[in-house]
Amino acid sequence: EDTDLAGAQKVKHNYQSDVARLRKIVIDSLYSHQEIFIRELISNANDALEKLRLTALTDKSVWNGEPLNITIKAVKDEDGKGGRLIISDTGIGMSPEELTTNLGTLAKSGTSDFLAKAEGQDNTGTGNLIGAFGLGFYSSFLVADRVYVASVPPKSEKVPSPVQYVFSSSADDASFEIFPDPRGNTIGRGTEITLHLKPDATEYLDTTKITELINKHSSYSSSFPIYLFTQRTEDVPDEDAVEEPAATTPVAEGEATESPVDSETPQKDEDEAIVEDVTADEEKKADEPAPPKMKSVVVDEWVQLNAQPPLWTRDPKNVTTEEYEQFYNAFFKDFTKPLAWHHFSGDSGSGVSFKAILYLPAKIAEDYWQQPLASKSKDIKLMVKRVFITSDLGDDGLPKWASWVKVVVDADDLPLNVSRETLQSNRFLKQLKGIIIKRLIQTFTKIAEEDAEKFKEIQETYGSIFKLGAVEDLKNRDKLTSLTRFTTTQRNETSLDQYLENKKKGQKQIFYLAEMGKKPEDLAQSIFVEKLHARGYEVLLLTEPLDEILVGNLRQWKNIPFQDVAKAGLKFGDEELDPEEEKEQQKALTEKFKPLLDWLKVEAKDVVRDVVISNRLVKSPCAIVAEMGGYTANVQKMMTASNAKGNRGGILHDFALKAKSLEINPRSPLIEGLLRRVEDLPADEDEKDEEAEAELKEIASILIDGALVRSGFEVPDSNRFFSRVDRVLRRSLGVSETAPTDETVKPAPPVDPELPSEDDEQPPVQMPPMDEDDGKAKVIIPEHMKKDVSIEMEEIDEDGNPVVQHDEL
Ligand SMILES: Nc1ncnc2c1ncn2[C@@H]1O[C@H](COP(=O)(O)OP(=O)(O)OP(=O)(O)O)[C@@H](O)[C@H]1O
Repeated sequence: EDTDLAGAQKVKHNYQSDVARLRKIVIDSLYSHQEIFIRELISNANDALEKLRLTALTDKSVWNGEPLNITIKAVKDEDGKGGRLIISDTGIGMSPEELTTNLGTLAKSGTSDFLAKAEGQDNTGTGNLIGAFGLGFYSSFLVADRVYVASVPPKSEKVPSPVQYVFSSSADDASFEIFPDPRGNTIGRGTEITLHLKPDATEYLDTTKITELINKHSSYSSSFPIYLFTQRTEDVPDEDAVEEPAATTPVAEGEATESPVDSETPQKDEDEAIVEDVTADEEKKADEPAPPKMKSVVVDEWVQLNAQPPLWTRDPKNVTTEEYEQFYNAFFKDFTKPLAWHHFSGDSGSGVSFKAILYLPAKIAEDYWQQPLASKSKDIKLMVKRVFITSDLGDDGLPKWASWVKVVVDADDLPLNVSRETLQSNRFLKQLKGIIIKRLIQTFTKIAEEDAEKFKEIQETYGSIFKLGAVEDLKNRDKLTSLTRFTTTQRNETSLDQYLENKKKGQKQIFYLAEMGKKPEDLAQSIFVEKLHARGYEVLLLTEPLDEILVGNLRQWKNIPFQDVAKAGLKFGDEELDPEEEKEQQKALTEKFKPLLDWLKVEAKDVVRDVVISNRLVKSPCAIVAEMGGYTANVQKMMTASNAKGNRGGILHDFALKAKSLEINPRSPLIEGLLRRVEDLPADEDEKDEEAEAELKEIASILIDGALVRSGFEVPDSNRFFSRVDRVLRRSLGVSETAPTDETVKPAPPVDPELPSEDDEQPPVQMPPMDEDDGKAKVIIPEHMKKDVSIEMEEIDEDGNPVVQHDEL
């Protein structure tokens, strides 16, 4: 072909730098995944066919109903060594400009970032790479030294006689060429990709191999028929041979001029019909007299590889798990295993019946969580009578929480020529959203009820989604809330219903403690839960960003309000069970501690509004509790973070900041001791013991600051806090509180601007000690880091290659 094309007017282009990088990554790192090229090319061909059909809805001139298909043909070189693989489609094709931009540049945003990441990963992330990023056309270079793409767009009113152009590039060129195809318009319409296979990729000339690959990766990639050119030898009686129309067709020269021939069953579906009259030559032969004996003939056949009806139209009983997974991979171009799926059919109520499969991907795309509220559903593939129509549901898209779901819906009773525009006003589309959401929630609920193991996996990926959904989707709030799970002081993965089943007699609140980003087990140590936990009450530990938002939105579950245990208003609920005794006790305590309470109110007036006897503490001496309208430590942290720049809030903010109380634990010896000391202070102004009072004030301020810290707040001035602690320590050690520390230091030597000269001897680099010298290099990891860090090393030879060979990935 090279020589054929030598005379053509070739225009040389450089690849956009991102393309060069992507090609390099593909070639370098996917070596052991060579075979994916076929899946990528078939997927592109399918897209091109879909585009043509969609264009034809508005511009009839581009297609008059002749067959739409994908064909694959392997052609061995005469020397039997190498060969070409030719993949063609009768789709939308490309103009020379499109060949240049589509194949020479990368349009995707974020590609550069992605490439940088992939390059940095040093080939280890390539499993990811395949899934996360359609490698598309460039995967051709995994198997081909040189690739030709001949393409011609459809005839249209605008371009009545389009010219067939060729894109040509070799695997290690930094450039590609574009030129008019010297063979003329051999394709008619569409694209023909010719791969000159590398010496190590000739296995792809084997039709059995290709069939196997298509079955594995691509049997669901295309709703259009995929035909493979095959030849088989058949022994036929010579007299029969004359009647056998498909037999003895010579292998045509110049594969580009061939059209696929359907020698098998005639197709019923006009879209899928492959027709070409092949009989002319054979019929002539049939007229020739033939000797009546057997002879071997080579039979050419175009065999359809994806003859199965589309998966969604089949009876779920007869579809295997593997088939569902393969379909998902091919159809949604996500090459990870889906977590679960639901195959259903139904009636929209507006007279449209449909079949659908809904899939839960194993992973939500990373960018979803960056801006969940800006996400749009893009994987609802709407088909009409098996023909892809759109995946853009416009304003009828799903709620944001569910925008990641992947669904194929095939409606039978919509007109095939519905355009996207008329669809927008179609009732079915409006109903579709509701149908999908309903089925989606059903799918989750069913798993929650029937498959605990699976639901654990679901929680990992979708736990936060349920919470987001319960906040966003009022209509489905209860169902989605039922799917949420929380860690509590007593167990993991607890639903709110399970929590309520475990509530104690009289308990009229759902207790929770929230601190974003903290580990549940650390949160469980909080002083706010100590008494609840000690008494056997369960407390939800909310550590995820969405938890507190959800609870704030729900306010109650099954008519039981949520109660932040770090806030005022906490009631165990059994107070009424022994009201008299409790009240008496509280009264007596308040009486007893009144001097301390009064004294502390003055001492703590800058931090809190009130000092009270606590009913929530067991071991700790005191705590800072937010009042109803006040900020908890968690909220205060978030406020501080978001207020860092502006100075919003004003009076309300100040109010909320100070809306706290200091609660003291009357059973703590420390508090008892403090009470005694306060009581001992001489009441009379004249007898005032300044020193004793100052000392007590200091203790009080340490206590208050300590309470702040224990309760998750920040200490206003940590320097002051620690110098107080210092003084108290000195006192307890019997050291003078006022004795100054010797602060004299040795001053630095005089200025010396001279730089060290090159031949100054450098101190030898200290090598870390080795346990036993086995001659091998080691990395010493400090003891305290060993649990966090592990390093594996591989031996390399002088050329830098690993001594022990392992898989590329
Ligand atoms: N067989 C084809 N017919 C028409 N256009 C094609 C064909 N193959 C590729 N193209 C065009 O070239 C572009 C680039 O193809 P490539 O496979 O690199 O990426 P993609 O298909 O857009 O993305 P991805 O493979 O990630 O889905 C396509 O978007 C399409 O416009």
